[in-house]
Amino acid sequence: MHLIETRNLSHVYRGNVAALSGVNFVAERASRIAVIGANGAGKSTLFKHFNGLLKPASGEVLIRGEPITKENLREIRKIVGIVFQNPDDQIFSPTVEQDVAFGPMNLGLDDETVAHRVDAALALLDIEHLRERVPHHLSGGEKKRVAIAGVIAMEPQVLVLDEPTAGLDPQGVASLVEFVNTLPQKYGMTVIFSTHHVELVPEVADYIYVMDQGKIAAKGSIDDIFARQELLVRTRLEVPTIPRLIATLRDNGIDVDMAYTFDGAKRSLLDAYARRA
Ligand SMILES: Nc1ncnc2c1ncn2[C@@H]1O[C@H](COP(=O)(O)OP(=O)(O)OP(=O)(O)O)[C@@H](O)[C@H]1O
Repeated sequence: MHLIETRNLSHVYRGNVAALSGVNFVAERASRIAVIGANGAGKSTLFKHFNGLLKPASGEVLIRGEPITKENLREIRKIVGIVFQNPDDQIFSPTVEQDVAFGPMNLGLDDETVAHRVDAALALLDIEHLRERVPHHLSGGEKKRVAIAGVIAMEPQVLVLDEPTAGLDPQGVASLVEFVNTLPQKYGMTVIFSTHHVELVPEVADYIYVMDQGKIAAKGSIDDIFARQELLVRTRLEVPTIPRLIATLRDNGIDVDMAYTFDGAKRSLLDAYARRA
């Protein structure tokens, strides 16, 4: 049984906009999944099906093997937490602390548990210093952290992040990467995220879905996807610098192992150099 599964999922918006067609997607426990695709490829639409915000035109969405129904919707939303692209859509309380408490309070938890969850979420996102601030006066990156903390405080099994790196400064991106990487190991959480920062994907994902015009154009490991540079170009995505550079070196007859991350490339280049010596 998969944690999340979509079977032949299609979605049509009003005005006959076919946003998803025949999407088969699977997420397992404690995995890190990147969904990449150009603007309008259908990433946000897919995510909104994971907790019943949208209803399929056809096909099914199963959470832990169960189809989403009116009756289990509340339970599903405890399992799958989504952070949307625009944090303003998700932040509405007078203080950060109250905002982060909103979700767990709605789950009907007692005050002590809520306070404990809020403290833990603020610490995890490193925003304890913002506790008393007015959310609407925060910077874009700070708001994003507050929105993520609000969802984390509900302790979902799956954290879905739509474009979490958009608008973050380099330090913000680095700490988000570190944060996402702790969730599966430390809490057994599954993280599913979309991004246009294709460079980042090898640092944060074990598995990739490439979407194009409402369909899954490809899926596979980092090696499977980034070895297919023509696929990335065809789906209007960027080919990350590291594999592009290494592919060029190999095309020029240099015996260097393929790599996708900074550390991987460093190892490959040092090994290649040592072999020459
Ligand atoms: N509420 C809506 N009504 C009608 N069409 C919509 C609506 N929301 C999205 N669409 C359309 O559905 C398609 C998929 O949009 P979606 O937002 O899922 O793409 P995306 O991959 O998340 O894009 P981006 O990278 O720009 O965020 C697009 O053609 C979009 O115009």
